[in-house]
Amino acid sequence: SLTLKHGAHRLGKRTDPMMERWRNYGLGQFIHWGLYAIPGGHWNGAYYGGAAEWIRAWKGMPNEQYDNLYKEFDPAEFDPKAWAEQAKDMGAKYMIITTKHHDGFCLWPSEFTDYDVTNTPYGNDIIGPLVEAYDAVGIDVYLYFSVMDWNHPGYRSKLETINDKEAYEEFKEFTRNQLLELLERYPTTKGLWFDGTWDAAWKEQADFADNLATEMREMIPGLIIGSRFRPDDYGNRHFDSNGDLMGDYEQGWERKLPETYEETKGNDWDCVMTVPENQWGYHSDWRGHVKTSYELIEMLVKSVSLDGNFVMNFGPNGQGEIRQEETQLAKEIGEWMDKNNEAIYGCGYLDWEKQDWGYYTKDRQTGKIYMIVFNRPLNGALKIKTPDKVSLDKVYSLKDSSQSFVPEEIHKNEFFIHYPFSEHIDSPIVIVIEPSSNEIDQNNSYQKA
Ligand SMILES: Cc1ccc([C@@H]2N[C@@H](C)[C@@H](O)[C@H]2O)cc1
Repeated sequence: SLTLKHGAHRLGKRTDPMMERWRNYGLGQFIHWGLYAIPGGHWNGAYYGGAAEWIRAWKGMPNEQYDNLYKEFDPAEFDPKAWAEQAKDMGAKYMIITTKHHDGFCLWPSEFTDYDVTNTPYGNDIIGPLVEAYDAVGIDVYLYFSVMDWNHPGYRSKLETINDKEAYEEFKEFTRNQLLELLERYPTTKGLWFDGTWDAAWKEQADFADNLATEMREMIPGLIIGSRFRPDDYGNRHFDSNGDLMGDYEQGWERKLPETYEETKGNDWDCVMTVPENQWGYHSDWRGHVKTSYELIEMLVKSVSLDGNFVMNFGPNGQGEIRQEETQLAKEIGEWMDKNNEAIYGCGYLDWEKQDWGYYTKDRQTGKIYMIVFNRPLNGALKIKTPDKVSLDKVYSLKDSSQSFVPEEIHKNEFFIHYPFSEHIDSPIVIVIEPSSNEIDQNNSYQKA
């Protein structure tokens, strides 16, 4: 393997308490909010078909007009407590908020630029009240930060001339200043979610980024930073030139999910997911497929079943309101989570063979196994294949533990659980398999033998 100065600094998962807490979250909330919420995907009566937070890149909206939107930013309905309550009721355990998206507009009062909330009619810090409100309800806050910054004169996508290099040095200092400023202003931040780090210019900054990551972790010990922040000696991100994960978890799953455990390479990871096909910021006219709560719950369960977390995106509008569609989804997901979160929080991958009816999760603490059934078989027979020496003598319905099941053995290590799908059930059901004591003895005896 290559000797790298700025490759992965750790092999395997982080095992400290802050990372343990992270991997047990299950469900998170992404919030994309900024000036792009004001046009909301339209300008001069024209519809913008791209992602609403990228409207500045659209020729239908001149940059100068976009860059003056800050003069209209005055979200009278912004209510961080209401947002936090809603996220709590949905069952989110962490929240990721855009402090600065690609447009460079800062939702906090930054010492290092005038392009921030203090120079808008609204005038106040947005990030601080959000951090406070979410901390107050026990939801951990992570700060999204885009390195790419279309507003800063020193930003470059690539470094070709001496001028580029000089300008970029200023940009790097500005970036470092803003990141340290964020950690200083919001010390309860549990981690940073970086975006906009694909540029060639940034990929040359292995040394700078590595030192900056070290500096940020010195400011907040245990700070969680994903695989999208720094490039290695050869400009590779996510995985270094030896194929080892950089950062504390894999951040590649944006609007997509792994199909198998192998695809996760056994790393920690989270999936960040839009409700429409591809809208992060507020778009007033969602076209195409909008995911239902059933689909989002299945993505959540699938993520947890493969040792990941699932982060659902919200895009508040220009007035600071959470749109009705997202409110409805939060309510429906929350209703399912109220009854079933035992199969989500603190749960992860179980190495039993995946079955068509849905997903297994396993509680990392108790060893309890959950069968989360999305695709009920017409004959009601849920097939289970177990490893050797596993007994299924305590199987019951999560919603009513008095409803127990005696699996029918149809083969060695192969069973049917006959579930009475007679009553109309419109949401995924969860069956619990408790590890029996003799199983533990068996394991021990197995080891003794
Ligand atoms: C090609 C591309 C660039 C940036 C993105 C940003 N990452 C997401 C998390 C959003 O912030 C989106 O604007 C998406 C696609």
